[in-house]
Amino acid sequence: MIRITKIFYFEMAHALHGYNGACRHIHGHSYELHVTIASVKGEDTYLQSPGFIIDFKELKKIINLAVIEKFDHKLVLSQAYLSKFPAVMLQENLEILEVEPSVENLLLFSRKAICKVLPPLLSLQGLKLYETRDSYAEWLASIN
Ligand SMILES: Nc1nc2c(c(=O)[nH]1)N=C([C@H](O)[C@H](O)COP(=O)(O)OP(=O)(O)OP(=O)(O)O)CN2
Repeated sequence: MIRITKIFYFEMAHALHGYNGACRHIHGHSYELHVTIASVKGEDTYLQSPGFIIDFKELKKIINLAVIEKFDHKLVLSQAYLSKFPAVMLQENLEILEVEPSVENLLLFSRKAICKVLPPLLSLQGLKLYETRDSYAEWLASIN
């Protein structure tokens, strides 16, 4: 099976409510999201013209709409955080999640959002989300 991957970048601020460390305070990261796609047909022969599983340009539009525009340059906080610090509700770039915006939860959100909008005959095979240069969460379809 052939898999293709496109990498996306976004800047986001967050805080981890209930975390006993500096990350409980609002701070920012430059995230890097790797999105890996395959065809459900599992091609192992040459692809007919134009020779793509999906055009990288089309993939970019889909992922930008489903994930990147939701998080890029946003302040992402949980409902629990906002109950404790209601004044932050006034921020105009606020994005509220039911859960803490850890890299794991952002990855799960992204998986759901992408699976909803992926064109038929394509399957999401993997996601990797870097929060820092050396910390990331990964999901692989074959492992679940
Ligand atoms: N399993 C997780 N652990 C942590 C998360 C997370 O989302 N999932 N997030 C954080 C913080 O957001 C933190 O900013 C990033 O963590 P960390 O890699 O520890 O950041 P640093 O590079 O600053 O840490 P070093 O000690 O310099 O390696 C915390 N944990």
